[in-house]
Amino acid sequence: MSKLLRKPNQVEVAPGVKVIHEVTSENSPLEYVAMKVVDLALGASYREELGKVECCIVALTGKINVTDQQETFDEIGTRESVFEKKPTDSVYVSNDRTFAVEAVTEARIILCYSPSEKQLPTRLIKAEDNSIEHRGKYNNKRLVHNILPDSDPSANSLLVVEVFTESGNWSSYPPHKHDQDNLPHESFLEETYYHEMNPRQGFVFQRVYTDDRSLDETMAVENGDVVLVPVGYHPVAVPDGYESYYLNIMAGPKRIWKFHNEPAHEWILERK
Ligand SMILES: O=C(O)C[C@@H](O)[C@H](O)C(=O)CO
Repeated sequence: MSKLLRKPNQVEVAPGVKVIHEVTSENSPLEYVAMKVVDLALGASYREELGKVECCIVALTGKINVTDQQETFDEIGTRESVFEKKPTDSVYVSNDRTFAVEAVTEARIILCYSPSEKQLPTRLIKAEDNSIEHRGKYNNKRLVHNILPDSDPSANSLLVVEVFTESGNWSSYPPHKHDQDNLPHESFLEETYYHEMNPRQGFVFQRVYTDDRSLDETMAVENGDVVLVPVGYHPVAVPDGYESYYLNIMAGPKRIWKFHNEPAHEWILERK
């Protein structure tokens, strides 16, 4: 199996708390992005002291209470399935704080991390704060919920976005990359993809590759898998009959999403 593809686990770390994914700088090639996917049974709680990382807590499904021990946000989260295709609530918590999440219903949360030194205010990012975009045409159509885009100064490094790709369509396409710290042309951002499919037995293909093909991995990705994108282009292809959802976490030395399309395929964007 590719080193860039992670399958879900079920590691019970406390009663009713299961860690499904844990990507860290120790167990992955990533330095700027880390993440956890955590399942909480009704009434279960998860607590974490952050240290020198900032965290965006995404209420992926279910309802949760979140506190940073100063502010508390009750009953956040808007959906039972991501395929309701409505935005959800998230909470940004800065480095050197402690947060706790309590499940009001059974819930799945995604914890998005990046190294951070400068404290910023804790912030509830409400579902209605997400900007919504419909991108692409022909077989390149996708719906985007921007949770933490680079236009929102709430975080030091983190960028978080949700993308829905229709059946038989492609996204992160034409292939683009952001692996050179060469602004204004391109920014360096690592990225993770947390994938779900509807119906859940579906799969998608994701290719991660560089110009010189020293990295060139094409993965069959299933429901609940995570794909790591340390560098390179990273298009996603969705088979007929299945819808795709993914949550992207990006971070790098500068908090700007400036991507570079692979020139050979840029004509895709120019079609009338
Ligand atoms: O518009 C899309 O197809 C989504 C991608 O831009 C995705 O968020 C990504 O690749 C970010 O670099």
